[in-house]
Order: sequence, then C-alpha cells, then structure tokens
Amino acid sequence: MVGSALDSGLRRLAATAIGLIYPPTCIACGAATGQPHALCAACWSGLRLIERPYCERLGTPFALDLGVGSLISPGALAEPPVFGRARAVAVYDGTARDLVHRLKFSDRLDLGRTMARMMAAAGSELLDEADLIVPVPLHGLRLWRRRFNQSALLAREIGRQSGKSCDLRALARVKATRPQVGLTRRQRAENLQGAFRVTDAGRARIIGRRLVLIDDVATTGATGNAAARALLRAGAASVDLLTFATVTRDGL
Ligand SMILES: O=P(O)(O)OC[C@H]1O[C@H](OP(=O)(O)OP(=O)(O)O)[C@H](O)[C@@H]1O
Repeated sequence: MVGSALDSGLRRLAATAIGLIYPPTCIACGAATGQPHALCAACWSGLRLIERPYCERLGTPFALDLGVGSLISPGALAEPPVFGRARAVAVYDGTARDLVHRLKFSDRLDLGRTMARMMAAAGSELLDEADLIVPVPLHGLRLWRRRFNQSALLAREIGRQSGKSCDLRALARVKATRPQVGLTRRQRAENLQGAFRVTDAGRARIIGRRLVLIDDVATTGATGNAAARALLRAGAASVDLLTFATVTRDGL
C-alpha cells in the first residue's frame, strides 16, 4: 500500500520534471498546450468531428438534422457497402488530415494513442458488439518501406483501450496495390480487387465472429469493401469499419 503510493508519487514527480524540461505541445502543430497528448485550441477548431445525424451505414454526416430516426444516405442506398456500418472520428480535412499524414508519413507513431482513443469513442457502438478487431494489412513491400502499419498500430491501441482482442494476422494483403491517392473511384475499386486474403490460421479465428476492421482513412470505401469481402467470404459473421477520418464527398 505504502509502496504503491510511493510509486505513484514518484511517477507524478517524474512527469512534472519531464513537463518542466519538455513542456507539452500540440500533437498536430507543435504549439504549447496545457496537457500532453492533446490538441491546441486552434487545431481543435480545425477538426470536424462527426456526430449524429449521420448515415447509419456509411457514418457520413448529414448537413441538416431533419429530426427523424435513423437515416441512410442516398450514396449508401445507391451503392450499399460490403461492410455493415462505417464510423469515423472526423471529416478528412484540416487537422484530421494533418494527423493522419503525420502518423503515416512523418513516423509520428506517438499520435497513435490519442487517435486510437478518439476512434474507440467514435466506434463504441461497433466495438461493444464486436468479437474481434482486425486492421487493414499493408503488403510486405509497403510495410518494409514504411517500417510500420499505421492501421495495425491504431488497432492494437483500440484493442487495449476497449478491452477487445485484436488479430494482426487474420487478414493478409496479397497484392502490392498502388497507393489510392490520385485514382478515381472506379480505379480505386479495381486497384483493390483480389488484394486481401484471410490466412489459413486466421480463418478459424474469424469464422462466425463479428469483426471491426480498422483503417486510418476511408475515401471511397474501396479498401474497406475489399477487405470486408475477403473476411465475409471466409466466414466472418459481420464486418464493420472504423477509421480515424472519412471523406464525405459523394457519400463515401
Ligand atoms: O477508401 P479508399 O478509397 O480505398 O481509400 C482509403 C485507403 O487509401 C489509403 O491507403 P493506400 O492504399 O493509398 O496506401 P497508404 O497506406 O500507403 O496510404 C488509406 O490508408 C486507406 O487504406
């Protein structure tokens, strides 16, 4: 008892000392903040958080609250996604885009914890009903170049925070796809055709289970659809998609 009080007192003292030497800074822009692992006021205001009313399938926000119950967007009705439901923390612009780019292209792995905390909150409905969390895998070549998979990093942290198991090896990316950036909606879907395969060992772990697929961004949903298709074909009971950010243009 005395030992643990001493331990936590020492930890607080160490945190204060570190805070004096390295004052906390905004995770997005580097300006001074009051709290570590947080955003400054300007970056907060540049984050378009997604709240209801949103499309219950795609998780994309509606401009107007019509005061009616659950709604499905025209985009989801015209072209229903393969995954069941998608949810995201924020619209993919401003601060959300900065955070995704910093995490992925500037090796800011430290952002993963804060981004995952926000994702666990935005996706709490999906996570509550899920049996297993599965990240969108990178192809071996991309993984070798980047040295880490941002989605696996987020998935592991969301698993830790939500208490749900996370399986990093159930799904494999068997095709070295081109980056989606710069491709049209149709090219994105074609690029991802046959890109994912459930591993032999993973099959037994996903059969009959409700999965939450994790990715950093959903733009057209082509990646989410292709990964969900592979998981459902291999016997998953359901697949929902949780990302940090989503593009709202033409309804995902
Ligand atoms: O919803 P979509 O239209 O499929 O776009 C979203 C996907 O695009 C990006 O991946 P990309 O394959 O470009 O590779 P990256 O991880 O190197 O960015 C991103 O990480 C998503 O996986």
